[in-house]
Amino acid sequence: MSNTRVAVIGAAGRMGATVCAAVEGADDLELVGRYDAGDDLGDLGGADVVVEFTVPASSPANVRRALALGADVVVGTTGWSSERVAALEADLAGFPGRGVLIAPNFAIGAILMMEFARKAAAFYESVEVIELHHPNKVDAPSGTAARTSALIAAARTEAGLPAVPDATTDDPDGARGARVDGIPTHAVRLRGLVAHQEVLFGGEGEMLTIRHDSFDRVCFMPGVLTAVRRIGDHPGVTVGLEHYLGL
Ligand SMILES: NC(=O)C1=CN([C@@H]2O[C@H](COP(=O)(O)OP(=O)(O)OC[C@H]3O[C@@H](n4cnc5c(N)ncnc54)[C@H](O)[C@@H]3O)[C@@H](O)[C@H]2O)C=CC1
Ligand SMILES: O=C(O)C1=N[C@H](C(=O)O)C[C@H](O)C1
Repeated sequence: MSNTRVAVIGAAGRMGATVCAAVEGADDLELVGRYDAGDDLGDLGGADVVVEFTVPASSPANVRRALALGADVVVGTTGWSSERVAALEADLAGFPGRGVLIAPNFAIGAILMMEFARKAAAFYESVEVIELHHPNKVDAPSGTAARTSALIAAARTEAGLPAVPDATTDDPDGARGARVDGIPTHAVRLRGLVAHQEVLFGGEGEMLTIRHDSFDRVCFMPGVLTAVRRIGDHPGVTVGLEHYLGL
């Protein structure tokens, strides 16, 4: 069987460069193109699979370009709101058989953290999500935090839970953070960090903390390579690598 040809968009970035090295180190994959801002994407090297790690504003156009060239697309870039996903799903009707995976986080521990948080959500009156990242990150809250809060909110609604208790009436500077689907969601930016998240659940007399830490971007690579290898079996738009992992 021939190797899967892979092109990377955002190849000069922190994630893109790490993905290029991981693809080059895999015996069953061939790196056929590296593209970054300002590059002509051309035919994307004839890639079977395009991996996209750029910025939220550029990601949808890059995905559509890759689909038009006949590639499946593994997307790590954040900022894919439900409206963006719906527009992509409509577009994908024009590319039968093609697959797009949008994964807010490829680290196995982060995927499990979201799954555990979803399971815990129905059992606690209070919950807050705190994400902590390196200060070069351009978006807040992180894609992982936004998805975690959305999953928790959906689970709370399904369980019939009311809004989280919060007596705050005076908060002129937004000290209580953002609300994602009603869930308080906080972003910390600190030199020295990579990517970290805590989900705090509170009930009468107890607290459950679920925490994940990414210390090095290599932690995302097994997930990215799994996505590249399995995307051919997943036509259509999939949000979250958990759907490729049987979770
Ligand atoms: N899903 C996941 O597991 C992870 C997702 N991310 C996300 O990946 C994205 C990239 O993160 P980093 O690599 O840390 O950022 P970065 O800033 O280091 O890299 C982004 C790269 O994209 C390039 N770029 C910008 N616009 C472009 C365009 N139109 N075409 C081609 N290249 C373009 C930039 O020049 C830069 O080299 C962010 O959205 C981040 O949140 C980051 C880590 C893990
Ligand atoms: O920008 C980052 O670094 C990361 N971005 C993703 C996100 O926004 O959730 C994944 C991880 O947190 C690292």
